[in-house]
Amino acid sequence: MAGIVGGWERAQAVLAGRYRLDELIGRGGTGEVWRGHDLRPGWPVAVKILSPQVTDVSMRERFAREARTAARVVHPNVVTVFDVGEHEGRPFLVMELLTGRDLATELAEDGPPGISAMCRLAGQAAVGLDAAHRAGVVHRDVKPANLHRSGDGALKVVDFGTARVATEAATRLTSGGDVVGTAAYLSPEQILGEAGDAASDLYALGCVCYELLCGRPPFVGPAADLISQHVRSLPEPPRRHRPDVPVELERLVLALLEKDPAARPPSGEVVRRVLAGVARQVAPRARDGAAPPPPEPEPGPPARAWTTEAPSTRAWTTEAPSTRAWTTEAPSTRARSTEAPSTRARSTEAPSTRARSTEALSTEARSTEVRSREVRRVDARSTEAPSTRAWTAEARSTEAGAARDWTAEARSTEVWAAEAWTARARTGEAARSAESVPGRLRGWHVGAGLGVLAALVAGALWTSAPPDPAGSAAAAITSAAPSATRSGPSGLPSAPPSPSRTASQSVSAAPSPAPSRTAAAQGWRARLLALSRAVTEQERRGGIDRKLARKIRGKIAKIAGKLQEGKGGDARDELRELGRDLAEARRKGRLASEGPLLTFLRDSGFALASPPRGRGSDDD
Ligand SMILES: Nc1ncnc2c1ncn2[C@@H]1O[C@H](COP(=O)(O)OP(=O)(O)OP(=O)(O)O)[C@@H](O)[C@H]1O
Repeated sequence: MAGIVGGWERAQAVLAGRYRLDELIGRGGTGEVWRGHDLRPGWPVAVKILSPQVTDVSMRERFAREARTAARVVHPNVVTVFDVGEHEGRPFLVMELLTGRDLATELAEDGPPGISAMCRLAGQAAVGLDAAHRAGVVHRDVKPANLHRSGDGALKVVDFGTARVATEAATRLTSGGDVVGTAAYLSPEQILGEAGDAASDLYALGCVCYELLCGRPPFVGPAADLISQHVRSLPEPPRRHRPDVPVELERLVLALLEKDPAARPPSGEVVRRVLAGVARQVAPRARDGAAPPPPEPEPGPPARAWTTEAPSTRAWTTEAPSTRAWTTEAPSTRARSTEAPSTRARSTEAPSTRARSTEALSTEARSTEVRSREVRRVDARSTEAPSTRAWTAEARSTEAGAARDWTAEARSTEVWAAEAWTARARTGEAARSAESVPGRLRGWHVGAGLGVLAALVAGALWTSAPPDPAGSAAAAITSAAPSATRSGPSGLPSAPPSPSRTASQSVSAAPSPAPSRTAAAQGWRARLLALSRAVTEQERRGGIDRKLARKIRGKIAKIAGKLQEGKGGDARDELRELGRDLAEARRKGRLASEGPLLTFLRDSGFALASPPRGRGSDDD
């Protein structure tokens, strides 16, 4: 077509006789985004077109998939795709033009927003993601750069280039071997090789929330460190970086950052509602273009509907082990949030809540003209964004209205939770049946992904494994699978441990049949993850020393890291050590003799044995 020369560098090109390319906005991994003009209705659009340099067929497919995937989600907080097409062999997609900044730019230029604005932004991202999840789409690359403001300030989720549709997982997860995502926002389960589901997006959202509050993501450092931290380290509570973060908000963020996907909030909609609840308590800061804030509400237990009235939500808040973990580690927080009876009374009993609401309302009534302008601005935005409108209405609601909302919320939370669980179960199924993980790892370049390396390493281990001690330990883990992922007919590869085994074999298992490399890759990922989940479950129920749980997670991360680096020998050593640690812990009573972890180990073929005399652990 005339006007399009060489590398699409020349402006004023027209695609499909309709879309004029006016100005290059930016370049991504596969495409260029242009500010353009749809000549037919005569309005501005954004056009994303495959870069001319990209000739790789899989990249072309990925590009086309982005268009299809994004088009499935229609929501005010998700960028709208208008059209897709192909021009001179290059696929393109036409979408709404977002003239605001993305959150990465906003953070870099303005620093962290006020609490109220943060809740508003994160709430919009949450509800946009929720819409995607309901449409069966998992974004898998949620980060500030992919949360973009439109001209009227509404936040939109963009860039579905690495998204996947849950029902397509089984057929699509066969081509690559890399981990998808950006290292600073990658969920532990993705790092351990799962394809990622709605809960993984919520983890990434938690990282974004943290960054919006603290000016930095929960974990920082080189990519390899980040990976390890996501799997094994607890994030520092945001209030340590920023004391004005309300306790409820901190709880939410830490719940989103739970290592165990099941312990995270059940859906983006639940997240939005909690954020709305927090925002109701916090008047917008002067920086947000509003009146100065009223006194910060005293820290207390989470809002009533979130904890007391919504059983399914309560499950991931009050019972989430790692949230409890750091609460225990921060005595001042604990004292104020869970132990102070007056605080508890204040937030669970109607009169004090009423008092606080009245205070908030009268503060609102006293607010300046600036505040009114802000409200009008929000109103204007909300015309186009029903969810924002709902949020704004909620923020203005009276006490009676709020109570009604809470009740409705409690009811619907259960429904959402159930849906989320069903969806998760479905996508988990798909992920399990997949052979490897597709895509690429941005910001963390590895030659081959976890799947490929794990397959090679596991393959090597199996061929050179038992009866050598290291091989036994490796076999122990590789044969260790939860019932859901077992592939054998009985699902129980266990056999009694050989009495002649040595100290390094304190955890032992029957030799596994030699599986294919693909099965091996699946086995490693699934089993490490399953082990990690069993530890979490054990922690939740008690019966495991917290330090030990952390140590096991650290080992799992190390093993995953070694596999990632292709260091099979080191991975075996780590496995052997892990076996010793578990046996020692059992002997010393740091691990209960009954419970999910022991059951998992037993069911999957582990047999714990005491180390022989004269050989102790580091702890002795
Ligand atoms: N609808 C849109 N309106 C305005 N700008 C957009 C729109 N979509 C994307 N952009 C901007 O265009 C640039 C390139 O976006 P793109 O999504 O291709 O890149 P990326 O996220 O950096 O890379 P990748 O495609 O590898 O994920 C970014 O600066 C992005 O903010």
